[in-house]
Amino acid sequence: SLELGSTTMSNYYSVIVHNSVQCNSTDTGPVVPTTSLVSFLETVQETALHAYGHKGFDPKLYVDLSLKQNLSTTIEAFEKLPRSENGSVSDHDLNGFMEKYLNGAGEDLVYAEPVDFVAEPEGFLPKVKNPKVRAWALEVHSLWKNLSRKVSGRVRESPDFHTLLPLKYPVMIPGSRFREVYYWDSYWVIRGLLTSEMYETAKGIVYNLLSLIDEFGYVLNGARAYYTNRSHPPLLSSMVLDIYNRTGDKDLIEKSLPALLKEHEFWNSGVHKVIVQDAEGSRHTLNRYYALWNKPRPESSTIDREIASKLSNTCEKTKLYRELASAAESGWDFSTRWMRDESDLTSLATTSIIPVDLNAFILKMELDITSLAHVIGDNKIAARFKEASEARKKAMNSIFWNAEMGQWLDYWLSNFDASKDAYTWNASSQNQKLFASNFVPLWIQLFNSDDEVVDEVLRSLQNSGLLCPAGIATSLTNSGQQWDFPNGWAPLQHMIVEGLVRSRSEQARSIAEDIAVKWIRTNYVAYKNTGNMHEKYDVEKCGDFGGGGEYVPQTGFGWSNGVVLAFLEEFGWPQDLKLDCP
Ligand SMILES: OC[C@H]1O[C@H](O[C@H]2O[C@H](CO)[C@@H](O)[C@H](O)[C@H]2O)[C@H](O)[C@@H](O)[C@@H]1O
Repeated sequence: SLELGSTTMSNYYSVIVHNSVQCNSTDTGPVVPTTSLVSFLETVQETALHAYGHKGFDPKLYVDLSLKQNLSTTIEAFEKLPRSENGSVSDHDLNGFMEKYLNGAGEDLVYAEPVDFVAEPEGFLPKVKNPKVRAWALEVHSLWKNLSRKVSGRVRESPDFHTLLPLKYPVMIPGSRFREVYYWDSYWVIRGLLTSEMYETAKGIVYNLLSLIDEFGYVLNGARAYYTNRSHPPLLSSMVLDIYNRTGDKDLIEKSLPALLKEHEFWNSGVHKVIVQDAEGSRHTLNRYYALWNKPRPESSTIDREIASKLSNTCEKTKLYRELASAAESGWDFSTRWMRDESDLTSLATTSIIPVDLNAFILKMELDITSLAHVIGDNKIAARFKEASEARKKAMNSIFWNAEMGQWLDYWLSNFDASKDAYTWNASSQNQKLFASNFVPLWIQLFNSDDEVVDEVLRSLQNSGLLCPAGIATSLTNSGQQWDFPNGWAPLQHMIVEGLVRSRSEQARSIAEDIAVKWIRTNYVAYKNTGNMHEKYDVEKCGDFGGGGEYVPQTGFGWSNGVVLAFLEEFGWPQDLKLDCP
C-alpha cells in the first residue's frame, strides 16, 4: 500500500501522504490493492505539486514515470532529499532527483509503425465525392500513425519499474496525456480502423484487452497499474462482433468468447449487481458502476484530496473517493449526472445510480454473445444469453423507460428492502434531467427495431434541447464539468446517430445525417484552425473545441478520429455540400 510499507518511510510521508482511513461502518466495499510503485509515484506527485505549484500541473504525469533503478534505492534517495520545515522539496532538488532516478512519461510506450497502414487504402470511403472532404479524411486516416504505440522491451524485462502494463500487441492511444490504451475509447478507435481497413491493428487491440481479462478478470479502465481498481463502459463484445463482421475471422470469436463470459460475470455479480422490484412485484437484475477502490485516484490524487478536503469526516472522504473512482469507471468523469448537488463534486453518488447506458451496453453484450456463439455453433451459450437479453430488455422497460418523456432514465437507488434483498421501484427515483445517455438504448437492435419506440424517442430527442448547432450536447447543465453542457463527445454522437440510422424510419435517418454533418464540420473546422483533432467539442459553436473538467483539453484524438471516419463511411459527402461552418 502507499502507505509504502510505512516501516521504511520517515514520518514525513505520513504527513504528506495522508494515511488511508479505516472506515468499516460506512464503506465496506471491496478494494483491489495497488502496487508499491504507484504509491511511491503518488508521493512524488504530491511533492511535485508543492515544489512546482498548480500552474500547468498535471498529476497524471508523475504516475506515468518509470524507474531507472530499483524502487528501494529510489525511495532511499528520495527520502534523503533536503526538505524545508514544512516538508517540501525545492524544485531544483526535485528536478535533480527526477533526472537521476526516473524516466520521462511515455518513454516506455514507443512508436510502432502500424503493419497494415497504407496511405490510401483501396476503395477508401467510396461515398465521399467532395475532393476537399476526401483529402481531409485521408489526413484523419493518417493520424493512426501518430497514435500507434507498442510497449518497449524494457517494460517486459522489468515490469516492476513501470506503471505501464506489458501488453503484447501494438495499441492506439487516445492522445496527449492519455498515453496508454483505454477501454471504451478503443471501440471507436476500432470503428475508425475498420474504415481504414487496418484489421490486424484492430485485432491486436482486442487481443490486448482479452489478456487483461485473463489477468485481472475484467478489462481495466486503461492499461496502467493504477487503473486495476476499476473497469470502463464494457464494449469488448461490440469490438469483437464488428471486427468479425468485416473480416469473417472465426478464430477471433473462439479466442474471445471465454473472456466475454468472464466479463459478463464480472458485471453481473457482487457489487455491480442490483435487484429492483417493480410496481407489479417482478424482480429485475440490473448493473451499476462500482470501483474497487476507496482512496484518491492515483492519477489524480492531488485533485481528489483537494476535493475531499471540504469534508471534515474521514469516513465521508473514503466514500467520496469510491464515488470519484466509480464515476471514472463510467467514462463520464465528471458530470452532474452523478451529483446530488450540481455545484458540488463532494455530492457525487455514482454507486447509488443504475445507469441507462451501462445496462444498454450489457444488453448489447448479451445480444453480441448470442450472435457470436451462434457463429461458432455453441447453441447452449447462445440460448442462455438470448434469455438473459430478454430479461434485461424487460428490466430496462420496467425500471428506466418513461413513456411520458419518451426516454430511458437513470434510476437512483433508495427504498432498500432487506427482507427481499432488493430495492422497491419508485417513479420519483427516475432522474428526469436530460442527458444524452437517456437516448443510448436506441443504439441497441432490440430497441431500434421497434418502430413505435423509435417514433417516440425521435420526437423526444427533437424536443430535448440536446440537439445543438454543432452536435448533441451531453446534458443541459453548464456545470463546468467536462461531461456536461456545452460539451459534445464523439461516442455519444455516434451511438445516437447509428441507432437512428439502424431504425427503419426515413425521418430518423435524415435527422441522424443532419447531426453527423454538423459533427463532421465542427471537427474539420477545429482541425483547420488548430491543426488537431480534439477529445471533445463545444456543441454551441461550430469549430470550437470543448473544455471544463480536471485537465486541460486534449488532442489526438482516438475516438474523434474513429467517429469522423465511421460517419463518412455511413453517409459519404456529396460533391456540392459545403464542409465549412455555415
Ligand atoms: O485522468 C483523469 C481521468 O482521465 C480519463 O478519463 C477521460 O479520458 C478517457 C480517455 O480518453 C476517457 O475514456 C474518459 O471518458 C474521460 O473522461 C480516465 O478514463 C479516468 O479514469 C481518469 O480518472
